[in-house]
Amino acid sequence: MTATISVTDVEKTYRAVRALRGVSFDLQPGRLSALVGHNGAGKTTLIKLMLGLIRATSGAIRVLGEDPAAGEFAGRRQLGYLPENVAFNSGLTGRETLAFYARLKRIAPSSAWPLLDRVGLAHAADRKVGTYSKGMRQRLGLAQALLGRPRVLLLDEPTTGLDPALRQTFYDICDELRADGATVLISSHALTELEDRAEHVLIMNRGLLVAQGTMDELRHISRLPIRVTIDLAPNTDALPAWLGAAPQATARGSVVFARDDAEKMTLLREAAADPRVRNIEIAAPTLDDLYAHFLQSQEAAA
Ligand SMILES: Nc1ncnc2c1ncn2[C@@H]1O[C@H](COP(=O)(O)OP(=O)(O)OP(=O)(O)O)[C@@H](O)[C@H]1O
Repeated sequence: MTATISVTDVEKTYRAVRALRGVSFDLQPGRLSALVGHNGAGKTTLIKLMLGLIRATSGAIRVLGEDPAAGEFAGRRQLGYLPENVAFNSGLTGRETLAFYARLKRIAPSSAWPLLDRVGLAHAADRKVGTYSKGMRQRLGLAQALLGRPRVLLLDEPTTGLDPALRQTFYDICDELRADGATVLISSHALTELEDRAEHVLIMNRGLLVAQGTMDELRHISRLPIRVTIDLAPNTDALPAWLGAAPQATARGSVVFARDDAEKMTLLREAAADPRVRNIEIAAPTLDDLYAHFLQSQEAAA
């Protein structure tokens, strides 16, 4: 598969601040990637570089086969971008705002009207944006980013300020675009929300890309254990031998840690065959766990 976005050994320095240090990765079409990292990790800087809004100090960036900072970047019209803080002219209506952005992208404004419906703004389309709530402005921002069926969608903190219903709509839209072969990159602090949705995760810390891969790959690299909680019948006197030497006792049962899937499956077979077992719960490392792990490892190595 050819990468839609290719970042190679990129450095970005703002005077004394090294915002990005030797960052390299590829983003593939039809995939949703999550860009996560603490405040100041370099996420917005990366997105601005991909948009061609700023230039890298060194290294190379290709978006849809071109350098986005080049004057004649033809791919620009195929990019959708939702900034962290959407700012619109409060004197224009939602419809006029979309029409304005549609003209910038050289597409017919009328093709934007279905988007107003898609983001749940059809009822307020002819009201001034100044009267919109924060969530409504965010919806308009999303509609603006979706103009012209983008091949690459860069979303900076897109679900901040969205109510749960629109959050769901937002991810449904991302799924449609992805199924249509678009490359979607979401920069976010909402790790729990992204963990089942992102096919690819990029973890940044202080300008470095400290880890990247699918959730399974990150779990494998981290070697964080899988937590298995075994709930035994109340009248069980001694702990079953297959639980190992010292299971951790919690209110929910005995917790044991499996180092990998093979060890987990051995435990599950033992547990399933033991009539004293009332319940089994399995918790693989979450994105929160992995994020904390990779950040700590990098800080320790620094
Ligand atoms: N225009 C600028 N001038 C000077 N320093 C900057 C500029 N833009 C960003 N920085 C610095 O570069 C670093 C990375 O900033 P960036 O905005 O990319 O982080 P971020 O990961 O998007 O953070 P957040 O999660 O808070 O949005 C920070 O130390 C920031 O202060």
